[in-house]
Amino acid sequence: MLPNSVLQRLASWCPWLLRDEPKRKQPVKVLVTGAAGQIGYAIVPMIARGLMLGPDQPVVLHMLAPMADALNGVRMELVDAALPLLRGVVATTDEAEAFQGVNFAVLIGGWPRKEGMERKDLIAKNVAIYRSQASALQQHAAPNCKQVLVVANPANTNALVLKEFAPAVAARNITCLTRLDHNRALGQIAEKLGVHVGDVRNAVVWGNHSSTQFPDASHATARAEQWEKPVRELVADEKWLREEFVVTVQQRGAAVIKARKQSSSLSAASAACDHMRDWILGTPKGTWVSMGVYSDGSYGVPEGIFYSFPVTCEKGEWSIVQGLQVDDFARSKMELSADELDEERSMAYEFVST
Ligand SMILES: NC(=O)C1=CN([C@@H]2O[C@H](COP(=O)(O)OP(=O)(O)OC[C@H]3O[C@@H](n4cnc5c(N)ncnc54)[C@H](O)[C@@H]3O)[C@@H](O)[C@H]2O)C=CC1
Ligand SMILES: O=C([O-])CC(=O)C(=O)O
Repeated sequence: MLPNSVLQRLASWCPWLLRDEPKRKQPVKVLVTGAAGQIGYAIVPMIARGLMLGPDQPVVLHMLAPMADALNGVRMELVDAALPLLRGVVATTDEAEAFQGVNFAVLIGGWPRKEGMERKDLIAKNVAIYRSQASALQQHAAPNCKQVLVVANPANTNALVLKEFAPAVAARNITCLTRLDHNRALGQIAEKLGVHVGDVRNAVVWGNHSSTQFPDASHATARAEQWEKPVRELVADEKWLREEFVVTVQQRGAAVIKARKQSSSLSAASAACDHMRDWILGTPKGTWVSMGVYSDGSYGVPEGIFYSFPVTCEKGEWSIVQGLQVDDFARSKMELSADELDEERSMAYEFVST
């Protein structure tokens, strides 16, 4: 290694010699399925700009989709974007090739809902995809592939199908996306209080990524006039917290579909990046986030379903935050969502076993 004084002089003569910081880390392979779709198209540049794995982590993107032409178009655009962290692109319609050696996986491939549908109406179409990709995951992913995120709807039940049909993969390595709901909850609180969203934390989204989810602000805090205070105290409107806030977050996906005629994409891509980044690099001290994880029975939620809990993450592992007070109101909402997940599980098993 050259002494610092020599390095500095070299840098002043030929700055490009030392500019390539990311070279220090080995590239990792990140799989994005459904990469030619709305969310996929939004997320691949985010990953290749370091928003998921950090600004010094080079990546090789593995992109899977059934339409080769559209996928090739995305590949061409990635080349044209001249992204320094992007060290390679595999664009394929073949599952085995797509999953080969991947270190991280973001599974978005599947059909989105249209206006008037519930997310569980997608079960018939989407669970078959997750059954098939489960085999590819356990056969072809790298042995250290410990972070697999399911985004496609119904996200919790697709994650369950993936887990059931990939028995060699530890259940805790598979999660589903409820971070978008979590971020929506923070956004609604910030708007209500007139504070910056970055100053609100520790909302919880319990349950299913569906209209039965329970967005819960009762443990959230916000910084207002220099002090961090309970959101409950700052809002001082229990009716808003139990009714309007809950329904707005529950129905936000449908509201976006009504307005855009297609489902949320940029916010979903951004939330998927947030989810993976916090899982892999850790949650900030004193902050939890919501993730759909395989229930271990915490808070009385039945085992055997993927359920959204408050979690903290450290060194690539999530842990459910324990000990939060759950009152009767919250309990009844949480049970309703668990019941729906139980029903979705039965529907999914019917489809995958026929
Ligand atoms: N969990 C969450 O917070 C959210 C989930 N979603 C869900 O994410 C999924 C994707 O949404 P969009 O990108 O808007 O849909 P999209 O239709 O624009 O893209 C999905 C892509 O997946 C591809 N695909 C279909 N079968 C596939 C397979 N077997 N392997 C790989 N790719 C396959 C399709 O060709 C399509 O290009 C939908 O199921 C949607 O409901 C959407 C928003 C938020
Ligand atoms: O609502 C949908 O179908 C898409 C989605 O999951 C969301 O926006 O949260």
